[in-house]
This record gives sequence, C-alpha cells and structure tokens, in this order.
Amino acid sequence: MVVPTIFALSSGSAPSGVAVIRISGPSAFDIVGRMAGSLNRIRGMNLRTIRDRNNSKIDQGLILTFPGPASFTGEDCVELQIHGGRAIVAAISRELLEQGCIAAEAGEFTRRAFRNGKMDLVEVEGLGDLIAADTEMQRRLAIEQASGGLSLLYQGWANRLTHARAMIEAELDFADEEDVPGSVSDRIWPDITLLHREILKQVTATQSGRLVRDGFNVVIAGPPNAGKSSLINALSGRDVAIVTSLAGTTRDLIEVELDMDGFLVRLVDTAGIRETDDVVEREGVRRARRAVESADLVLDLSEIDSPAEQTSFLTDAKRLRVGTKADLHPLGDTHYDAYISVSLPQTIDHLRSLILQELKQSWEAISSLGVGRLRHISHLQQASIFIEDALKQSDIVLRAESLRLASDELGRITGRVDVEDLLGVIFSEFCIGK
Ligand SMILES: Nc1nc2c(ncn2[C@@H]2O[C@H](COP(=O)(O)OP(=O)(O)OP(=O)(O)O)[C@@H](O)[C@H]2O)c(=O)[nH]1
Ligand SMILES: [K+]
Ligand SMILES: [Mg+2]
Repeated sequence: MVVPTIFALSSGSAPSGVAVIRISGPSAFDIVGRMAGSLNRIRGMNLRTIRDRNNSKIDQGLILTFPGPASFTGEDCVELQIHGGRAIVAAISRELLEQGCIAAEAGEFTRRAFRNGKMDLVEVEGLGDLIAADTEMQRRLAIEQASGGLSLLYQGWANRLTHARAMIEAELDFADEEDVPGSVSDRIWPDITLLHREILKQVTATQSGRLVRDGFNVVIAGPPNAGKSSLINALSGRDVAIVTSLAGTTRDLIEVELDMDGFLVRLVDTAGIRETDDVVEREGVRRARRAVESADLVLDLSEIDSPAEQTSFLTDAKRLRVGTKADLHPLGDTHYDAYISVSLPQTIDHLRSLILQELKQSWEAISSLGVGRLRHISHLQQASIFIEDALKQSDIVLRAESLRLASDELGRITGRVDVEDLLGVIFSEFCIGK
C-alpha cells in the first residue's frame, strides 16, 4: 500500500507573520519540487519562489528539507515557511491538494513518528502534554517525558527482566553443562527484589505527577457565612463568587484556575455545609461534600470563636484549619493553622504560602524522576504483582513465566513489546556452545 503524503499548517491560525506548512511522505520532495524547483535530498534550507501549476507566483519563502529517516516522522519531510496571510496559506494548501497531498488528520505526524519507531507511546504522550502545558511545572514534567527520559527508565527495567529470564533459561536448558555455574539464577533475585521496590516507588511518584498535570484541587469548605466566597475572591484577585451577609448565598461549585509559582491550582468555593429544608441549598450542600471528598487539600474555614467550630464534613485529604474574620476577633488561644481576614492582605498572603508549601511537598517526591501518567500506573502495578508472584513461587518455570508477564506489562506502557532474543543475551554472557 502506498503511504499518502500529508500536509498541515503547523503554526497557529492565520493571519500571522510567518506560517509553517509541514509536508511528510514519500512524495514530499517531488511535490514541493514541482511547486518551487527541484530539491536536493539533503538536509537544508532554500529561499524559493512558490508557484502554482499556471506558473503564477503564490509567495516567496524558506523551504526546509529533511530526507527520511532522519526526520520527525521518519519519512521524507519538507517544511514551508511562508508569509502567514490567510489567502497565501489557502492558495498553497489548494496547490498541495492538487499535487496529490492530503490534509493530515489530528496527530497524524506523530502517529507516523510512532509507527516508524521515532518515538514510543510515552514520548508521544509527553509531546502532547508539552504542547498543552500552561504552567511552568507542566512544561518541566512534559519535556522530560517527551525527550525520552521516562522511556529510558521503563526500558531499563524491561532489560533487567529480560536479563533475569535469560539467566533462568540458561539454568533450565544447560543445567548439565559445565560452563554454567551452579544455580546461576539465584544471583538474579536480589536485583528483582530491588526492581520491585523501584517500580512501587514510581507508582507513588506518578500519583503525585497527577497534581502537576491535572492541577492541585484545593476546596474551600465550612459552615455558611464563614467567608468562603470572600476568600476565593481574595485568592484569585477577581470577583468570581457572590458575597452577601445572608447565610446560604453560594449553592453551585465555583471554580477558578490559578497559576501559583508555576503550579496549576484548581480552587473551588462551595455552599456552606448545614442542615436545611431548602431544596436548592440542600443540593448545594451535597455538591460541597462531594467536592471535599475529591480534594487534594481542604481549606476548612470557620469564623474565629464561632460556636459551630467543629468540622461539619469528613475527608481523607490534608486539611488546613482556617479561622476567618481576624479583623473582628482578637486572637485567643484557638487552634487554627492560619488566621485570615479579607481586609488584612498579609493574612491572605500567608495562607497562599501555606498552600504552596503543601504543593511543593508533593512536588518534591517527584521532581527528581520523570513521572508517568495515570495510564502507566495500572501497568506498573500489574507488573509489580507479577514480580511478586515470581519472587514467591518456588517452581523455576513459573517464576520465569511471571517475569515474562511483568515485562510485557512494561512493554505496554511504551507500546513496544519487543521480541526478545533470550539466547542472544545468554550467549553474550556465557561461553555455552563455545
Ligand atoms: N469583617 C469581615 N467580614 C468578612 C470577612 N470575610 C467575609 N466577611 C463577611 O462575611 C459575610 C459572609 O461572607 P461570604 O464570603 O459570603 O461567606 P460564605 O462562607 O461564602 O457564605 P455562604 O456562601 O453563605 O456559605 C459577608 O457579609 C462578608 O462581607 C472578613 O475577613 N472580615
Ligand atoms: K454568605
Ligand atoms: Mg459563599
């Protein structure tokens, strides 16, 4: 089957100063050659006039050539850097279609890169995250993953499993031969035990990585009139929530996204939690409780010295107890983690620094390693279960089989379940067969 040659506008939408049109596929050089004069099959850059089939000039621009396989997709690629006017982009696109190119589907360049072995699935995901990254921490996490750091980690683990299996095979197949030292496979189990521990650590780190990618969920909760909506307004610096002196003002969840020191924080204001006969407010309270359940951090607000000071909800999340309206209350010996007043900006700044401290603690656990995404966790967990099986079993054949299953799970993360040549490993380590 002939692979079609695809093209797409890779820069943002026109008009712009410069537009980049990317072309990939077996006919890329021929097609652009017909429009702009023939191109040498070397990596290079040419200033050319681009013409349609009637030889009328469309635009002048830079033409970058990347002969495969040393290109992003692994195919022949050409990039046109042209003026970014809408009519120019439209005219060149029309001409490319006439010349037999087809418009690329979303993600098709990357899909071709994966198919041609230029990237694995982990790098593909990282690239997607990198393009979508809004905050500095998201960018840092994504660039690590997109440039293959995480793939190397997973690949290294898979290699250790392959090595272990090779040692076991050697013991099974060549047990009678003199060249194989007795019970060679015993030497591998300490490393497999270590590997098991490393994988579990990665699961924890990946769970924290979610905080960076999807945002840190901070929920403001507490009784009516505690000052929750006033706080979300103060922290976001915007008038997002209605504030009145009537208890039960907020009903819906109100959400704002904040960039705090490069971290994405999703701040949620909720209805005051209390028993009520009002149908709408009751629904608001139900939503508030649900928000609290899925929080990463709960800001548990109550007015300082208020009678209803005991908490009105349960949560497994970290909870900061925040006493409000500090301007009205001389500080007694109460037991809050923070005291705030919306009329005292330094108290809001202090609370903000406490939230950041929580965030940074989660980040520290992960910043040193590349961390994967949720999709990776289930495969990592499954791999660790198979490794546990291997460590527990006594039958050597079953042990080897469990290790094979574990290494297949790791292969599913990168999308590359390689056909391993176990004998190759064996022969590289022993002189069996001489
Ligand atoms: N003096 C003082 N008043 C405050 C402060 N924060 C909030 N208030 C007042 O307390 C009342 C309730 O504030 P809200 O922010 O609406 O409280 P809430 O917790 O969102 O209330 P519900 O949405 O009804 O649960 C309003 O009259 C606010 O002006 C504060 O720091 N100092
Ligand atoms: K209120
Ligand atoms: Mg409110």
